[in-house]
Amino acid sequence: MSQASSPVTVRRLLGLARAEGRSLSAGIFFLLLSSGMALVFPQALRFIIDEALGARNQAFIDRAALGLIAVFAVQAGADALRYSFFTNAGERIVTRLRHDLFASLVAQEVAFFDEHKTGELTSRLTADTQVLQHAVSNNIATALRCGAQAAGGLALLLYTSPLLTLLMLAIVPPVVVATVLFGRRIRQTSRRVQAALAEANGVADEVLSGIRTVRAFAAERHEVERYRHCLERAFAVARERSRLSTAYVASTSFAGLAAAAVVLWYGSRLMLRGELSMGGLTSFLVYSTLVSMALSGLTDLWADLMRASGCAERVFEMLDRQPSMPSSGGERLRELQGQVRFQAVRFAYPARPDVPVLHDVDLALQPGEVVAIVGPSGAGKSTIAGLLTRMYDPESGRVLLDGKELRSLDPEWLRQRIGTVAQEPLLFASSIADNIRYGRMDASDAELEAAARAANAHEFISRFPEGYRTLVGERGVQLSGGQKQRIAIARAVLKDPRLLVLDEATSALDAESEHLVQEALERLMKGRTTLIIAHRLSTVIGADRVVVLEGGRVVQSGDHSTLMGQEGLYRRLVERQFVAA
Ligand SMILES: Nc1ncnc2c1ncn2[C@@H]1O[C@H](COP(=O)(O)OP(=O)(O)OP(=O)(O)O)[C@@H](O)[C@H]1O
Repeated sequence: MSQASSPVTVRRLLGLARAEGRSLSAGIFFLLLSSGMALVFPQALRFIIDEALGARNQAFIDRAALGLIAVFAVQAGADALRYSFFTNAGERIVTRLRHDLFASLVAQEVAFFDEHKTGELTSRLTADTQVLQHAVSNNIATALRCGAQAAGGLALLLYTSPLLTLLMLAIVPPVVVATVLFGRRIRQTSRRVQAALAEANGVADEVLSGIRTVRAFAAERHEVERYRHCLERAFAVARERSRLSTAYVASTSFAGLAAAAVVLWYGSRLMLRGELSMGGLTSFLVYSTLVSMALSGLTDLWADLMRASGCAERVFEMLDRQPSMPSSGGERLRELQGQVRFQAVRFAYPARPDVPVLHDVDLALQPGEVVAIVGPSGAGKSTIAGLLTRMYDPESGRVLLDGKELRSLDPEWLRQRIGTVAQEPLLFASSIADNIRYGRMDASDAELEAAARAANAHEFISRFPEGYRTLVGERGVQLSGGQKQRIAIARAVLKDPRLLVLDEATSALDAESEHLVQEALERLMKGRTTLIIAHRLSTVIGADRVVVLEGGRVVQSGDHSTLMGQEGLYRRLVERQFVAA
């Protein structure tokens, strides 16, 4: 983090506030009003002491008291309105910020998510933006109020006694030095606190979403310990930050109070010499307390703003991050035949750039052809599927669709034309209907049902009392494996893609469910170019062609019977793996 980045961040923080200019201006108006009222009080005090008490005038006292009550009433009303305008603006700012940040997050390339834990990212959405909200709303309000009070107070002080005022202002230079010194360190520690909190959040998120595995391994205590460890680390840094803030605030507020003591001392001497009235000294003291309180409020805020600016750096970094793969833009083909070619494709995952996963892979799928990929675990089968759906781009070589390189096509258009059914399909925690509609958001109810029928899902869905409105639970936990697969197939049917990428489930379903899934898949594949990561003998036998992958290389290719006639990996795989299927 460079030192130079700090003013930019503060400016951007204020820039966020600018969007709520109207509310904030209204807030500022009421703020100035209430600050002005606060400055009236010492004048009233001076009046009561010097005029009313001096003249022993009861009516003066009554009038002064009534006037004060009126002033306080206006001040309280203005304060309430100020608070309401500023907090509303703050809420709106943070809402917009969260929205923009989320939009930026979901636009990032898939490789980005290989390297970031979701819990850490959600922590930026919630914890970091919360700190910012405070900074840009209430803090600005308080800063302005303190600033206005300090300025007004100073003007009145100067009017009452220029000499005393200069005496008081002697505290300013040391406070400025402390501000610069502490500010930078507070900002840096704040960034570390938020990072540590995000890490803790990452652990919590991982454990809660994987609670079944944790339970199965009776690892609750271990996980709680892991979380506690992260929290302890966050706490240690937070304590450091709080020590810094405390030292800063304590030293600056001491400076303010010491200045008031000096003013009292010198002012009393002036009064003894008859150069200042009793009321004058009293109001001067009240003003100087007001001013020093306002100044210490400002330093307090500076500490807060530095804290927020530490968070802001993290948020803005994310907000500004340009995905390495755009999510839209590019060519859209008028008509899609569905011919796929991989030409000398080499690939390594960005998270592990030194480990090549695919070496010079050549592969072709003719329109309507069903090609099965087989190979030992880790051979790179899913990686090929990932490249075809353009989750990643090849390091070298090309992936072509109807002769056009995938990179040149509009990713949004492309993904609308590719259907995928994953090994363990992920459903969202909403209704079955919503989950199927994920295939095509504008599908009618009739189309939805037709898709479910084609996927052999309609029957089990109808048996639920809530039918299509049945909620499936987080990630679809309330459905069986076979049911989830059929919902995923219905999604793909609804999408009606030219190209299909299927990852056959390895876990065995019972015979009936297996049959229903299989039948639905066959119906789905009809007339579409299909790449299928095969785990079943029936699939490879039914495929037009089988491609055998080993260590990221295509080692054999041909139909089942041809490959069975050859000495090679395929025959060994079939004998070893598919025999039981
Ligand atoms: N997101 C990722 N980041 C880094 N490396 C990865 C990632 N996904 C997979 N790999 C690595 O790439 C290699 C190929 O993985 P891939 O998932 O393509 O294999 P596969 O043939 O589909 O295996 P399986 O049959 O077990 O699913 C493996 O060595 C794996 O460790």
